[in-house]
Amino acid sequence: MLFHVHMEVAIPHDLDPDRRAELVAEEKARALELQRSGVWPHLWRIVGEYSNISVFDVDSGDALHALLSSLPLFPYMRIKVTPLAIHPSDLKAQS
Ligand SMILES: O=C(O)C[C@H]1C=CC(=O)O1
Repeated sequence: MLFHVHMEVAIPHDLDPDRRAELVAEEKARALELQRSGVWPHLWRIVGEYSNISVFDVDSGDALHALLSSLPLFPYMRIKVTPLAIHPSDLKAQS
């Protein structure tokens, strides 16, 4: 199943800078790992924002929730998930 996910990051300004750098590095490592595994096929920065638009390819909403809540920056994210279905006019859906 494909899910469109909007993640907005809001790390508190008073978080220790070393802890912040550690979390961001851990988040990057996890994001790269998940992209390489194929479950995170799209990751785009939204211009001018500390947020991203992503597409995840996972088995279920439960699997997506487990994955998202495992992200190191999860406690500092506002996340909006939209499940995707095949559009009948999508060229790829034509036979
Ligand atoms: O920077 C972000 O958008 C948040 C998060 C998503 C991937 C990553 O490396 O960090």
